[in-house]
Amino acid sequence: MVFCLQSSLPPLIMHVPNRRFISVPHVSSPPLLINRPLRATQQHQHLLVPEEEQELKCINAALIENDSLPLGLRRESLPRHVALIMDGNRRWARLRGLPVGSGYEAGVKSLRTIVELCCKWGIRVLTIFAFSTDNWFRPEVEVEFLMSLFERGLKEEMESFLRENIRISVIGDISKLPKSLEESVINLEEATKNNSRFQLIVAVSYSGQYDLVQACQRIAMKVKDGLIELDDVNESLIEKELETNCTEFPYPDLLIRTSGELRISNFMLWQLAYSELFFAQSLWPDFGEAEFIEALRSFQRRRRRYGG
Ligand SMILES: CC(C)=CCC/C(C)=C/CC/C(C)=C/COP(=O)(O)OP(=O)(O)O
Repeated sequence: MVFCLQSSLPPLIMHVPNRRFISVPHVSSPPLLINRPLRATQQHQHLLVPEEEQELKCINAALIENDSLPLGLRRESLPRHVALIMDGNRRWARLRGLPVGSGYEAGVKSLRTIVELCCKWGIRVLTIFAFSTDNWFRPEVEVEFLMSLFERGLKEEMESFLRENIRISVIGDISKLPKSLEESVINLEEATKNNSRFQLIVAVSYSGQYDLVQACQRIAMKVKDGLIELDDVNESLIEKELETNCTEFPYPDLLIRTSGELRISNFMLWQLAYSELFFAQSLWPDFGEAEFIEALRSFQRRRRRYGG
């Protein structure tokens, strides 16, 4: 960032709330400490040539936008869509000699933290792998516990979803869920469908293969009914039939998996085609703000090439 201030001006040091200092070089007299970037514009704009004034305005706008972001994160290159495999809840509980359910309950706390941070920092979509089609094979008591945890969790948060302008969408075969949970899901999706600040997509009874199969079935049905031709089947049609058609941003920019496992485990197989992957060592209940920042910083250091 280079400014060419005319004449001999006091050095301009912009102090932004997250304690970064941006100094404007080649000026002599005592530094002028300015608390907010906007004040820098107001005080100095008469000293700038128009192009410099414009540039200062842009930089100030970016600084104000970045206000709520931790040091080192840039808003313009944050992921819009983050996908999460929240692994390691049971191991977390066992390591502490606690019942498995405590691990899942601790996992819900981590989830709340990450949802709050996404809202605060302007990440638009978070998809969580809450329950895979394979998780039905877990011990019955564990499955029942998880189902009641989902129902309780979603109901308890209903008010905050509405207050915070959060949209909830669920992907997966919800017909397999207990009836009361299925109804809660339908109600929650309906009640929040016009919310636009942030979208939480909960994948339950979901797998990437399930999603592709249901998309193929819907497409095959349309061909059979004569609504489309075989030649109409292409990437964009498949995208429209996948369950992630509930979001404006179906392709996660970043996938985070916790607990040190290096697998995709049948998550969003189509949608993760060009996602950046981040594997955290922490077990999911230990994954908090610091770990999330580390994942986002790693993401911001990547150069995405999409095969090009
Ligand atoms: C309300 C709501 C949507 C809550 C989400 C609750 C939550 C944290 C679900 C995770 C479920 C799950 C099957 C995780 C997989 O790892 P594991 O915990 O089985 O871990 P392990 O690898 O240690 O066995």
